[in-house]
Amino acid sequence: MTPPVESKTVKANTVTATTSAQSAPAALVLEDGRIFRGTSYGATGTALGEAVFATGMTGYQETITDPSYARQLVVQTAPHIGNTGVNSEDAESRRIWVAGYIVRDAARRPSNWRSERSLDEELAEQGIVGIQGVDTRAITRHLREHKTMRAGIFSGDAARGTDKELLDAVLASAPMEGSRLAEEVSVDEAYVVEPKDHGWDGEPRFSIAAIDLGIKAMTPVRFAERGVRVHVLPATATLEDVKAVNPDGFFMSNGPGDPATADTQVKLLRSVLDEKLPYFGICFGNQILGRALGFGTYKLRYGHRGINQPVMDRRTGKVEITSQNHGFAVDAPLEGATQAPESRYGRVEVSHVSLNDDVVEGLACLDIPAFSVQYHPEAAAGPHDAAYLFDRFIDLMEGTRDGKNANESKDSVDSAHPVEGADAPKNSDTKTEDKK
Ligand SMILES: NC(=O)CC[C@H](N)C(=O)O
Repeated sequence: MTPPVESKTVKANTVTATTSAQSAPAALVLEDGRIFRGTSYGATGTALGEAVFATGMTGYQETITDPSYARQLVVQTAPHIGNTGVNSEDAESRRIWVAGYIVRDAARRPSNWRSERSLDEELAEQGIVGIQGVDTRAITRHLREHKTMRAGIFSGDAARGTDKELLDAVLASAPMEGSRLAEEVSVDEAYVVEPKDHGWDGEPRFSIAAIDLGIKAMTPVRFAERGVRVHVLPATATLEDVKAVNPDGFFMSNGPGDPATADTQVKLLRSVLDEKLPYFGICFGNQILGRALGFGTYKLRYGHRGINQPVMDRRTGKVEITSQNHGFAVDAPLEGATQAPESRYGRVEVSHVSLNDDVVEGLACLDIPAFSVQYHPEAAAGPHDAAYLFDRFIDLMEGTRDGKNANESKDSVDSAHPVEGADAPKNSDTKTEDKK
């Protein structure tokens, strides 16, 4: 499903030429001077951005069309990419958003009953510069050890410069820290996703306002399937725009860029929380809730990107395998209920935590009806373990409609009973990720 909105100019994409020429020489140049040489894939030209790796074995079409990847050069750790081609159903937005694409072996021809065209053709048509034939394991290990960094893919004529010229172009590009990108990928006009178009038989049970900060198409669909009408609003929406659709709940989506730049959205969320509207946030929406509650955010060493990321729901002790794509995280204390000194929203606890590195993966407010997760329960691509979160939000709206805070009636983390044998999350001091 693709939102009914035409492409608009994208300042984040740095493509300079768009001719497909598979055998043209290409180079991936990292900010620290390391260079990997291969051949072109998709469009030829120059692509500048942050080099990051994604560990999904499947779902490349969903990955490249996820707006949260804007201004990033994505390295796929899966060695064969493009085997199932590209179709009209799996795109998560109206276009490809990765700024550049890095693969080891590109499929020579796609083979799948749903395939409509090759990934190479699609990349070329949309002007996305890629590189193939590079050692993606070596690139991934390098980024893991030296942190994600700025990089450039140069192919065709653009690859003819000296190493120094190419590196200078990389060093002149903008870093991800401090980048404000959500407004660039968001829609210009509001639109509505109706339950009846997604298998719901009957009147909508609730309606919500969902701020598109780079929303993935499956997110409103997951609400609609459950009988929730979704008013998707642009990233620049105001409290008046939200109130105008008379919502039962408020949602903020995933999105690209540094959450420290999202002041407009933090302000909007605070004003919505003041109205006592139930809130659910995904990914960027989790970071914005963290900031609205008075916590900071920081850049991870190399982030979490893939569809095999283990997370513990600390209320139930259950572990879920999740889909993730984030390079920043909320800096909140892991243990117990806390309240940042300047917060007017009461207590909050870390509801979900990454089992790989103890990064905060979810927040639950205890005194207001609001919660959020850092990962992707819409599962496109990815496992469906976290689908219960959409139901949790519906419960919260139901509880609020019934005049009580549904969050209050649930056990807090302190009184949760983790499943036997599951490791308790470690203290945040043991984080392997660097803080800003
Ligand atoms: N998928 C997202 O919403 C990512 C949020 C933010 N841009 C980050 O990198 O952490």
